[in-house]
Amino acid sequence: MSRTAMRASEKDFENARNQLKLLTKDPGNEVKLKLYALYKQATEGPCNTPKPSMLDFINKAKWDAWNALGSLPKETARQNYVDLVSSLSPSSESSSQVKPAAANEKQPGSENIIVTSQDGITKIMFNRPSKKNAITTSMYKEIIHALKAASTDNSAITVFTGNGDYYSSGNDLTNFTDVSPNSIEETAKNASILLREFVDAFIDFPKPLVAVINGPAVGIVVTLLGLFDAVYASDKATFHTPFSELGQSPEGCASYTFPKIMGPAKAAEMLIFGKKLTAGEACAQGLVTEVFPESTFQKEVWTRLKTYAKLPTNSLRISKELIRSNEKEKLHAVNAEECTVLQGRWLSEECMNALMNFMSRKSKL
Ligand SMILES: CCCCCC/C=C/C(=O)SCCNC(=O)CCNC(=O)[C@H](O)C(C)(C)COP(=O)(O)OP(=O)(O)OC[C@H]1O[C@@H](n2cnc3c(N)ncnc32)[C@H](O)[C@@H]1OP(=O)(O)O
Repeated sequence: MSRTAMRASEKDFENARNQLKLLTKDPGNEVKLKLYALYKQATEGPCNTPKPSMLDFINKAKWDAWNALGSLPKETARQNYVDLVSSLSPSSESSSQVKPAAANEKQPGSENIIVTSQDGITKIMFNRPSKKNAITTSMYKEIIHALKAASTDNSAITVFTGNGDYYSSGNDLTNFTDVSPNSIEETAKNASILLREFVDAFIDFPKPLVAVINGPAVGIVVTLLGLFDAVYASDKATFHTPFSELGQSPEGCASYTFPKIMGPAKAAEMLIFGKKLTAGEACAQGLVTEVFPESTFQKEVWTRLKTYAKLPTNSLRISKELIRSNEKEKLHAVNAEECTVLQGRWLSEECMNALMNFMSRKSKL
């Protein structure tokens, strides 16, 4: 590189730093990590500080990102930094910006959960396809709110489904990583309280609850299925509960419902060993009501649900009540116990290692 080009690059670097301050949209943690790493590499060279402790999530993620740049020359890091900032500038921001809601468009929340009501059906849709519909803390709260509203609206049945290729990849693993070391215990406690309230909302839901599983399902969205009244799956759906791999333990009352549904041996394969089931296997084990070919899935399922939603609503409720009411007390007790156990798991080294593995996979630059 010529001296002129290098000088120009230094100036660009300075401009890029200023441009970054003008960004109107948060570029997200992953990009911020890349920017951090490139800045450090450009100004200080290869990573030269001791590795932070495993519990120091944020500094550890920053260190990992910087360290991953190895011996990348300062000039290249500077150029990469300039290129990255320029890709985030307002002109390239516009295409991904969410349109502001019109004044009369009632759309509270993040739009990561979309609730609609039509033909006697309230549909609650996971709408975060770029993250495989992973569930953030605010999405848990929105779902609790949506279930409370659906329990008293005019619809006959309530349906969960996902937008995009996944039903949902379960808990957003970054829910636990943006935490400072001295608030880990409090975060785990709050998450446990939120989880308990979330699962309680499913246990107590008074109308038929249906899952339309449009693609792979992971973690909590699988365990909850034991609390649903019908589960329809596309033949491209899979069912995966990798709790041991994550240093965690089952929730959603699955430690009770799964052995009842499929027997203890099959439940253990899923919940302890993390065996992923195909839709056909999940149907054979009683977790799924029926599997449809992907090509006709949406049409067949929604036609059927519209027919079911025309049935007398009180009768639907009363029949559900008869089927489920004997179990409610037990389910609440199981939920409480699972949340207590999970709270402890989230503080364990096994769980922290698993979260760090996920984060470092993400921050490979
Ligand atoms: C109040 C707290 C309650 C807690 C309740 C306890 C709940 C427990 C669970 O649900 S355990 C299950 C947790 N989920 C996972 O372990 C899945 C993690 N994700 C993956 O393994 C993979 O992403 C995948 C198999 C789902 C999809 O793989 P692939 O097709 O290769 O896509 P990407 O990995 O590139 O994913 C695209 C994009 O989405 C991000 N993402 C996907 N899933 C999650 C997730 N669960 N949490 C956070 N982010 C997720 C992924 O990182 C990519 O993001 P990027 O484009 O890199 O920014």
